[in-house]
Amino acid sequence: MAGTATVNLPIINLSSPDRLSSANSIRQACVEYGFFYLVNHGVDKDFMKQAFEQSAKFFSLPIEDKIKLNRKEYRGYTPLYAEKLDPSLSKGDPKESYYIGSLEDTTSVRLNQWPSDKLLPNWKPTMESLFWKTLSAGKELLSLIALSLNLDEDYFQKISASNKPDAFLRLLRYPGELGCCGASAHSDYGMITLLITNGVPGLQICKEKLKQPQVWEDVSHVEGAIIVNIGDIMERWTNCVYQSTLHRVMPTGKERYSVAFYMDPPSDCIVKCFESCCSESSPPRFPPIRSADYFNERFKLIYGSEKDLKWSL
Ligand SMILES: O=C(O)CCC(=O)C(=O)O
Ligand SMILES: [Fe+2]
Repeated sequence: MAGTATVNLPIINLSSPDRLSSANSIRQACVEYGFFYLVNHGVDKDFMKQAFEQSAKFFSLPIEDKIKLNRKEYRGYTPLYAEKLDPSLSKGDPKESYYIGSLEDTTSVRLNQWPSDKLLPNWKPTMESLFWKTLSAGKELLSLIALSLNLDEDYFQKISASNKPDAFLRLLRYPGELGCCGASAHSDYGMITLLITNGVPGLQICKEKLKQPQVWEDVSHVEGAIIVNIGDIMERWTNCVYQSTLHRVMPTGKERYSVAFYMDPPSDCIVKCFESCCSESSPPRFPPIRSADYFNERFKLIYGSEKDLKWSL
């Protein structure tokens, strides 16, 4: 975008045999940017293209068909302007989305909504496959993140945050209309987000969220790479050693598609600052909190009601 600098995010190779060196690079990236590119992650480019084709098929259905799959139990279709990522704005974001909940546990699987196979043949298997592929990359990445924090490699697995994460796949479409932000400024709430885009620019980050005026930088597209970012609960867990960076999607006049895969700890997980991130000079900044309580507070703010909470109270 004119006048905006492009940030030079680090690239992490998920398949590198030198795991310690990857973990060190992840640490640097998370301390400095809270964002990085992930390559050799197992989700190949042709498959990404197919997934975007299927996603476009859904969003181009007549609104009557989409509304039939309106979001229930946090799964399904969310129309344009229905969500405000920045609660201080008066109007919702110009984007539409579709949420698919975790395919790993049967309760979640039953709650998912799908367009009929007759309406969109091959849609469900494509999205299921996308879910599994991204989940598998996310799990592998969490073991490197654990290593980067001087925790056991299987730390997140042991607390069921990576073997049974509360994972959501979300398909997004930004019509691209000029004027307002496709996704207003926000940080993600969870552990990590894996983001795949169709290459249309627009994503920006603001590295220092407390500094005024805010400085925004463009995140450029790296063909085939997944963009990873740290979420607020990971920031809290790491006692702010890792940053959950403010980001937004600016309109460019072009239609844009993306897929965000959010990985959160399970609802009963107690998130307490890691000892490896605390010291005498840097004591824990947050008290322990149950993951579900934390997310419910956050979701009340964006959707403005209790009926849309992720977990019932
Ligand atoms: O679409 C994008 O590039 C970013 C989406 C995003 O930040 C989000 O859904 O949390
Ligand atoms: Fe985000």
